[in-house]
Amino acid sequence: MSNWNLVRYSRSCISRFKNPHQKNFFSFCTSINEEGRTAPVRPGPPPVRVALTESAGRGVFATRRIGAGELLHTAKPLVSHPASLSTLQRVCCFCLRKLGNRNVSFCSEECEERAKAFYGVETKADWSAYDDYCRSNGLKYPLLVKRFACMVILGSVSADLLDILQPSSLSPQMISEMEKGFNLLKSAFKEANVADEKMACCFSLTFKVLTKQWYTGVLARIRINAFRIELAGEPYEDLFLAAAASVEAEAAVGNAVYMLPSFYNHDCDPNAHILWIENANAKLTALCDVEAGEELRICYIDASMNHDARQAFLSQGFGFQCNCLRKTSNHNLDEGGGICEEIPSILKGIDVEDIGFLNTKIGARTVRDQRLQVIIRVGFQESNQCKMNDGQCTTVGDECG
Ligand SMILES: C[S@@+](CC[C@H](N)C(=O)[O-])C[C@H]1O[C@@H](n2cnc3c(N)ncnc32)[C@H](O)[C@@H]1O
Repeated sequence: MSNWNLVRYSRSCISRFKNPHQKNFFSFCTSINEEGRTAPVRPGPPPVRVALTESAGRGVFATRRIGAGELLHTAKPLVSHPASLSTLQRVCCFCLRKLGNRNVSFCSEECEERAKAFYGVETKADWSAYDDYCRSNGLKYPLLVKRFACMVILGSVSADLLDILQPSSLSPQMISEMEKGFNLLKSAFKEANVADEKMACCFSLTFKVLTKQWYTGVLARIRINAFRIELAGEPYEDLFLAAAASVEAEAAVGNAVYMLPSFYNHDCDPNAHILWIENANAKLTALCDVEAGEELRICYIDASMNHDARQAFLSQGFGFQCNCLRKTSNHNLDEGGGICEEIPSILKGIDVEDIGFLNTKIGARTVRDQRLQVIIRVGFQESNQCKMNDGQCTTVGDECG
């Protein structure tokens, strides 16, 4: 496929995504016009394009010189979901903004309105068996599929919306596990259908589209392309607390899949990163100066791990061996912080699904923040997942390895 085809391909996918609830793929900003009114302004196109790389499929390339720290583009989720069923009460059901102690489902009327893309069906069905299945197996991606299916049923998105994204390869065992989830999803919809006659025509159409093959295909894409979202909106002084919380695992507000961000390839020494300030709307920024034509890559994994651990994560979670230039643990990112050579041991207790969690959670932030990196190392050590300096590395700032 030529680069030209790919550019057209991604455009056609953007137009396919148009739906009443999420009007624009790239976000709009506003400005004050001469009469003093707020007017929507469409920013110029983002300085990136999707094209074929030599060895990593499609990738995102700079179309002009980009300065360090520059915003590349923003991205709204195609589908998002609170991190877990317990998080549901703590974050906005639509945008994942933290709700504080308010006993509400949405942070604003706008989110409530936008949630109509799925909410009517999501709240109608009895999800107890499906949710139990997710909880007991520690799965979060089926929650994204559930929401996506509700959007399809309501006609908010097309069932093939995610087809353009790269799927992970699935073993027969993984497929049969997923089939359990599919059957539970289907029976939840079937019961809701029986209970609500008004929904009957939507459901009967949907059952033809939402097949077992559809379910596994969507999950296969979500596995590779979903981001775990942690908000970076906390004030800097809270960073230590935030890092400690992230080691304890409940720091994420949710998971989401985006279109353009899904085309960013991985590099252990990335030149771009993705972050979330206050809700699930993502910002992609350049970490350093990037020349026109250069590929922009983000880090999928915890950048502070050593070479072998990085390779293990990438191979297990994403199915590739990284051939980036950062071969050893002592290159670049490791300056001053030291890298724990035993981190591979943490792989033992980690579900493959959690790999996405480690990448976005720690990856981008460790690269930029040495203090955070140190805390995360201490966190690993405290949870007995990693023995740094033979278990002596207990204070922040200790060198390791
Ligand atoms: C989120 S997708 C990135 C976009 C993808 N290249 C595509 O064509 O849609 C992740 C997949 O891209 C490929 N990939 C990403 N980074 C890579 C790298 N550094 N080396 C080789 N393959 C990579 C792997 O197949 C990985 O599973």
